Amino acid sequence: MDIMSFAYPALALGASVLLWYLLKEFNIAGGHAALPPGPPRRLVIGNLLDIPETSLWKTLTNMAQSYGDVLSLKVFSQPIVVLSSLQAATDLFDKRAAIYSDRYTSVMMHELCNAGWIPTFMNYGDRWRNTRKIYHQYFGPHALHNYKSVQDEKLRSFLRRLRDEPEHFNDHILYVFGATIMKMMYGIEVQDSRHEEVVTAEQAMSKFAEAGQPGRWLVDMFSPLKYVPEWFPGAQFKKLASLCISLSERTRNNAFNKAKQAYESGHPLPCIVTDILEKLPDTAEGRELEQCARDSLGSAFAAGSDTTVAYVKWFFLAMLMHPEAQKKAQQELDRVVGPDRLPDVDDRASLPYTEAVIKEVLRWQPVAPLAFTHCTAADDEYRGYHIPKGTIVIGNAWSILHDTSAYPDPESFMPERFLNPDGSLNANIRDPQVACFGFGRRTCPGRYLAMNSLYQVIASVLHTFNISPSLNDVGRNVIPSEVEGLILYVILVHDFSLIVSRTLVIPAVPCIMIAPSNLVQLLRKCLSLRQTTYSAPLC
Ligand code: HEM
Repeated sequence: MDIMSFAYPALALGASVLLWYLLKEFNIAGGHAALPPGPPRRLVIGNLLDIPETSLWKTLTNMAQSYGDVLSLKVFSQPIVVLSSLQAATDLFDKRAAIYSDRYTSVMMHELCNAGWIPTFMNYGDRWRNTRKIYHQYFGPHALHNYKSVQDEKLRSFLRRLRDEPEHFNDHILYVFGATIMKMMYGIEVQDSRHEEVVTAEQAMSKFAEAGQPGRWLVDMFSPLKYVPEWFPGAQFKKLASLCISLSERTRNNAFNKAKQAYESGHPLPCIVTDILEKLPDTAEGRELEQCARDSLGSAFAAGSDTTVAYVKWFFLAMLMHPEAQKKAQQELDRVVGPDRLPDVDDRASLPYTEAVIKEVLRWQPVAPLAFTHCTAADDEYRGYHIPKGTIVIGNAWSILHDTSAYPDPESFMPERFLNPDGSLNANIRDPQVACFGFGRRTCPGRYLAMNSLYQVIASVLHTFNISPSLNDVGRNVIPSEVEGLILYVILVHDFSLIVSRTLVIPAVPCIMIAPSNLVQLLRKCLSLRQTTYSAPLC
């Protein structure tokens, strides 16, 4: 058969596909308004090369200066919209929550790793609503007083550990959150960060973080690859997926089953699982609720530990670099609490400076600078732009918390920005909680517990320890001058006046939560803890 009889139809088909692609990509056919403005796109890959591997939030904040607070990118055919102002985030995440509360579903995470049970990745719907109800019931503001004795016990143990082995401060920070939440939820006694349940949850977190890296897996672009068997050369993603499934099943069920067995054997542990089981009806609905409880609790440690712990580390660094702020908070604690007891929740309203320090830590280094990506459940139009169904929507918490109109000189650590001249809290200053816990209906349901834990740890550490630079071999202070990405510099200076307080940047998994791994190394080199005049025993 004549070759041209194939070539002409093939050329015609190719030209039609190209025409369709151009019409679609550049919206030449009209119909919809255009996507919000953004950097120019390359053919096929779109803005892929505009997305850096680290410090994505900074790149997006800079892009917002050129393209505005609602900008768009496209990676291959996936539209991404970035909201860099509180106004835009409120307009879409809060006021149009029915459209902007879904999550992006990827083949790797949802189909292969079975991440759909984890509330953070769950699609918007009834199952997700039920898990939020459980969070509200057990981690809402009204529930927290139930855990006071557990929190006090673990906090004192944490302070004793800091006093006895200050060089292991990182383990102690991990311990205080892990031990508290595991006892609250499952009645489990965690002695240290090597406890079986804690280790499994941490391994699960790290494997899911690897599996969840956007754009890393070919199977997300070409879904038939999901049928490739695990033994097939190059199919490591399938092995990773199997590992994620087995780790997440253990995280979800092991501790829950132990608490359930104790309950069923007539020796219930005082914990959330026992309370849930006591109230469950023996019906299909009851079984569904039990499953939701497993999901909610099984993810709480993972969702809350890295984030809370990371903020405690930033707090230590802030105090190390700003001794004047530390001193003011300690003077306030001495005045209000005195040397004979630890600060408790009832003191909080009388400690505005300490509260301002906590707010400034949350604002200065948001540990989830791009919160967690949302996804649109339907087509929408905003400010005349088209935002199609399936768009990934990023709330840029970093730019909202470093917005110069709300926070002059945003890179500086200045608790005073939250205070009136008379030292009381200024209610007109934007509370960092509007962005550091995410947005709209997906806002972090653990934020009350997190704020409560941060307050207790920060106020108690300030009350019992002086955080100061360690001394080098010749007796001089070791001060951190700069942390940039993964590179760490530590310089030796004579006194605090030489400290250059530069922007601290931490490595990012794009669009996912981050924790500053290099911060620990920095603190290890620079941190020294000495007890204050606090005189009561820590037992
Ligand atoms: C300082 C500590 C914490 C920070 C900074 C933080 C931050 C966040 C952020 C940014 C999100 C995403 C919100 C969004 O999608 O817009 C989130 C979601 C979530 N957080 Fe937290 N979180 C913290 C502590 C906790 C704790 C202690 C728990 C559990 C007790 C928790 C449980 C969750 C859950 C389950 C979600 C998913 C919510 C959903 O998708 O509906 N978090 N958190």
